[in-house]
Amino acid sequence: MHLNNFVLQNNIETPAYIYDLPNLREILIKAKSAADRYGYHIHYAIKANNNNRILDTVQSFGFGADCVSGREIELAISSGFSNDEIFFAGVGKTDEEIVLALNSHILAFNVESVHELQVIGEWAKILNKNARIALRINPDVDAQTHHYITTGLQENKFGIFSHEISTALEIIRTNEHLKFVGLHFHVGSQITDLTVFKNLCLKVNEWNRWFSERGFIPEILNLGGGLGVDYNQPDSVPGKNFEEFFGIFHRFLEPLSNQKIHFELGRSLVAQCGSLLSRVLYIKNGLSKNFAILDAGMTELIRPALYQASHTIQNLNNSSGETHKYDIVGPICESSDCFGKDIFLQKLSRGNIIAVRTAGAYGEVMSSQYNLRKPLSIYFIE
Ligand SMILES: Cc1ncc(COP(=O)(O)O)c(C=O)c1O
Ligand SMILES: N[C@@H](CCCC[NH3+])C(=O)O
Repeated sequence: MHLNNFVLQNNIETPAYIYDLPNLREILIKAKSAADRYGYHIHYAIKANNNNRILDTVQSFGFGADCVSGREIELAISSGFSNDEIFFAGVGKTDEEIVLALNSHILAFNVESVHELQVIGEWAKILNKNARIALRINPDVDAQTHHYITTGLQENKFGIFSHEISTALEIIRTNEHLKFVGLHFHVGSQITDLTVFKNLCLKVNEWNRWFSERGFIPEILNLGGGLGVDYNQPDSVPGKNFEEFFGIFHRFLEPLSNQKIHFELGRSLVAQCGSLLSRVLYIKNGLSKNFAILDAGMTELIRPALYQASHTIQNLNNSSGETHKYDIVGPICESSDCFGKDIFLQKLSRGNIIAVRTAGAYGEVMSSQYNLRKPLSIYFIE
């Protein structure tokens, strides 16, 4: 059922997130068939959206999981993701989380520093377990995205820097509980210039050879996520980018024989299926502009305030006739609480339902209680 029909036929409580599950399944089918063509493995980055129904749906496609906390590992396992298909990433894994991951027999730790490697090694020894290690390399590749979501440059906190890699290998050599299984890379999120992934491949090829020549054969190459979505085309054919994305890796990556290639996709799988729904509370006419004040704000969707992200905004009650220019703002006491400036929409009235589209990734999960906001309502189009 179309978003407009669903919203107009149901008594929606706002603010709310609505997830279009047929749209999600359509995207997952596209992603899976594009990855299957080359034998690539997709791990869903749970941080993008950990809603139960989303997890159930993604899991039913046989994807693995990419987790960044102990609680994400527990949630992944209880949602049916296989423990040996879980990557555990993050620069700040706590001791408790390391113990949980060791006891859960996950696919691999994506290790981000020499210090972290030492601590994982100590715990593996204490518990008499094998810790499967994928070293996350900071490849110094510019993702050409917002600087807050760039992760693969030397100035970023992520991954092991090249000058520390020999030390990491020495630690692995001298601790029999550390099993080197592969390499991990993730250079950033919302990447729309696909040549970034070609540049990544060239770096990965160098590192792949470098490790192999030293007797550390990576059985796993984990190339992270980062594939961007088009925030201006909420109704576009979903998932058309996957063919192109995986095609680039197929073209430029030079894997060794029997190497398994993994990806950690978040946004590209779930962004398009979600929308934030909100009601217009007030129209305020200023001297130079008109404000539409909504009952949802940065506490429900922080992306515009945090990254100056622009999402398509629609008036679901009135989609014909003359348009007017509005600044679409929320109720929070922050000037950055604005979904869009100078947005043209059909005349807005109190009570109109506004959809902020392509909000399925990093939307609900990043919502907060700031200003003691009431919990969000959640709806599903089945
Ligand atoms: C290590 C890692 N893997 C995967 C992802 C998922 O990225 P995206 O949602 O851009 O696909 C992220 C987030 O950027 C990440 O930090
Ligand atoms: N939360 C960010 C992306 C960061 C992804 C996590 N590494 C966004 O909304 O775009």
